[in-house]
Amino acid sequence: MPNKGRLHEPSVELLERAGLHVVDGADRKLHAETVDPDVTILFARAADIPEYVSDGAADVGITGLDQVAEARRENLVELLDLEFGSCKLVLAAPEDGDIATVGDLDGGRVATEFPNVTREFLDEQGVDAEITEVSGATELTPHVDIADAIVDITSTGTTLRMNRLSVVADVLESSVRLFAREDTRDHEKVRQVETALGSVLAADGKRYLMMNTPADALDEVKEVLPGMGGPTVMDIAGSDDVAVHAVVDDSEVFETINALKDVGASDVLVTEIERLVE
Ligand SMILES: Nc1ncnc2c1ncn2[C@@H]1O[C@H](COP(=O)(O)OP(=O)(O)OP(=O)(O)O)[C@@H](O)[C@H]1O
Ligand SMILES: O=P(O)(O)OC[C@H]1O[C@H](OP(=O)(O)OP(=O)(O)O)[C@H](O)[C@@H]1O
Ligand SMILES: [Mg+2]
Repeated sequence: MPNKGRLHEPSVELLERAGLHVVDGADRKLHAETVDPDVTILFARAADIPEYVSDGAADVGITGLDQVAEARRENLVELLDLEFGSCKLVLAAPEDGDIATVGDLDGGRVATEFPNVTREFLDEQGVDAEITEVSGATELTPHVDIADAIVDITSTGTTLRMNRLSVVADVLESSVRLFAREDTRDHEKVRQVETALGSVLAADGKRYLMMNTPADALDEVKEVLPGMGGPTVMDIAGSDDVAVHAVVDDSEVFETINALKDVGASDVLVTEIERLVE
């Protein structure tokens, strides 16, 4: 997983939430054990991670799809979209310049940290342009006569705007992915890591509802509860009421509680769900 930069913290946090705790991690340590003796973490540059997995130095990897696409390793397979680090690779050019469409770049020069993705995009578009590889601050290059346009990452759009560049075309939508090699994707341990990380994603935006309800109102309560299979119903010792538990989308909690109260439910508790293993 990424050793620094914007992807490091959220990657570590996801692993922690998934219960795969790092046990001997420390700042600047590039190798760590986890609570599972069979799972060791290697911390590497986001751009190097696809190669580490492809070449067998690691069995699964966590990094941006943009990096996986740039690495062009055919033995890599995506297991999960981890839904953070969302950004876009775009072709951008000076706001007040001559390049308004991809075709306008024919015969011109593009600077990028992503030469392979850029080459593939230009080929698909039937555009012949010279690609100059840079390793950062790409947004400067059209203003110092190194390039006519760039292919670079944007998320908020601030960097493009501050450097008077505007988007000419979208090249690739990216977010962080969990990926493996063709020959490791079915290993039991890889599956377990996939299940653990997937369970955190599955719980995102879900709430656990617990309530009491008179037994004769149970059918109406069940009708009100949306989503995921039937609710769990339990007897309450010494009472005619039953306890009902259900998983509900966060966006539906407000309406659902109002409807539950209307049909006779009481003592409704709403809690967060840490993980949901389906
Ligand atoms: N502005 C952004 N918004 C969202 N995701 C981004 C952004 N910039 C980069 N990313 C994602 O993070 C990945 C890593 O970016 P990068 O390698 O530039 O690391 P960094 O966070 O800039 O740290 P450093 O370059 O210092 O290692 C990119 O490949 C991309 O997937
Ligand atoms: O659309 P925005 O929100 O402005 O983000 C886009 C910027 O973010 C990244 O740079 P980063 O901050 O990672 O710096 P770097 O060049 O050192 O990698 C990317 O290379 C863009 O320059
Ligand atoms: Mg960066």
